[in-house]
Amino acid sequence: MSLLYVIVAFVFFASILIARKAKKKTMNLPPGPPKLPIIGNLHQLGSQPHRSLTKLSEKYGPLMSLKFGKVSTVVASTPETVKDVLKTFDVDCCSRPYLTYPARITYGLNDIAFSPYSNYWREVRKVAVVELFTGKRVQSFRRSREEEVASFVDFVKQSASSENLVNFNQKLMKLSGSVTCRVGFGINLKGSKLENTYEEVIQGTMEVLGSFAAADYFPVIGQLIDRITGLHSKCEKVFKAMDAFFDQSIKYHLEDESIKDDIIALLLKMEREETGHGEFQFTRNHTKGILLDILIGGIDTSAHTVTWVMTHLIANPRVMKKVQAEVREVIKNKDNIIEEDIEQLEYLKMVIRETLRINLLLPLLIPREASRDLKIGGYDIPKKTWIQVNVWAIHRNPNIWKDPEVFIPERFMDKDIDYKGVNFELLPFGSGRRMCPGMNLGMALVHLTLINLLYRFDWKLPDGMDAKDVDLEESYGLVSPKKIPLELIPVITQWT
Ligand code: HEM
Repeated sequence: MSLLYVIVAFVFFASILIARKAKKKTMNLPPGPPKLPIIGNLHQLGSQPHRSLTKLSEKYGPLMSLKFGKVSTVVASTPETVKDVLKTFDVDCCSRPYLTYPARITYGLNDIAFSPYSNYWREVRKVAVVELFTGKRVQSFRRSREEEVASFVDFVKQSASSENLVNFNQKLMKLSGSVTCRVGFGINLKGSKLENTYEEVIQGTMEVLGSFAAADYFPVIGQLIDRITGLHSKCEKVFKAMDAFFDQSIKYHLEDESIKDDIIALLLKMEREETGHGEFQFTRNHTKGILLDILIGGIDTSAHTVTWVMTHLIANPRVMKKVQAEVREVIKNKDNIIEEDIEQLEYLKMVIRETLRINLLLPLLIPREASRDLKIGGYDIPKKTWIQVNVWAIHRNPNIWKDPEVFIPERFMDKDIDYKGVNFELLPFGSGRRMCPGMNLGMALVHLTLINLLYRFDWKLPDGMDAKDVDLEESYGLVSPKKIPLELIPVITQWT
């Protein structure tokens, strides 16, 4: 009798497998490179996946099929295919795949960025957009930004007096970290217990989130590999440190109810159901998950954007001269610099757009997942396929951008193209339902910092270095910062 059960079970599972295989065979998947057993196309990713995928898409097409371990992936690489994913089929392509370590660090996907498309995500994203990232709130954080930028300017002045190098990667992370901690956590980093530890915690978190995680691609054995490489224990270590940081900040808020104007205060209100938004029961883990998004979304992105702008300017003396002349002309009779001055700085706006074109910080955005079987451009995209949007390929496509490797802000003079998610040729913040909700908050700091740096100081490369020696290589992780830190000497001017 038991043998009969075994035979019936065997026939049942075998027929499911055969039916699945037959279905796959009849599917019209997008073209892609041949796959190796077990690893699929993982060996073709290299250390800079956005560049490798761009090369492969030149051969296999704008919608390309690959397999990474067990994960079937489709890569979209032109404005047309990306528009299909982010606009036409946005609702079916806007989920996120389950990623092992982001899931752990976000308290079980209780955040916005890594959470799958679900009632929770819709609810929390709506609240974030109408409460956290509104123009009014961006304005309400203005004072924190102005004070922190002023203190950064003082530091640069001191460096200029002693002709010391300013390490942009490091110092700008400190600046955006201080602003984020004030607006998000109501904490003044300077002099606080966290001043010396937070950088390590943030950096560790970014490293874990940006690392290749075998667990995402190989069931069971992947977990083992991550334990051997140390990724698993590193994740646990940063999770504990981050959790302690959040607990400390929340405790400080609970003890002092007069703090009303920062993001934790708002999230605690949501826990107490005082915001009147939706029916979702918000818990402490949701609060912490969203705080994590604020930290990872707010610190690296703005800091690295400013670093990349300054890198391109120092490598292009003609552009530096022109943009400084504009900034000085517009600001010269004003009492103080404010972020809205950007509205009159047409050339600086072009410089920023050109920088975000050449060095966008998330070259592949954040991976998406198809939530049902789809047909895009005549090809089948089965449910659960990961979808990578290769914005980097679009930004470097010579059919869209003439001389795409060259830094030419003037190219935007006769192009009415902005980065706000409607032009599919320029998508540094993504587009559609998953588009970055923190764009205005991040760019307010980018604008204020740049105007100050360009108005008040001239900039020199270290002795022996020439503009043509400036290194433009990016590294790859969750974001793509400049690989070799930018170090410049500030020079005091009549405007300092
Ligand atoms: C210059 C600054 C910034 C850049 C370049 C940037 C870029 C991006 C990009 C490319 C995405 C992925 C979009 C996608 O997957 O389609 C994203 C998502 C996100 N960003 Fe930003 N970001 C910036 C600033 C910020 C700031 C300041 C915050 C918050 C304080 C923030 C919070 C988020 C969140 C929560 C998401 C996930 C959205 C979702 O999945 O629904 N970002 N950002």
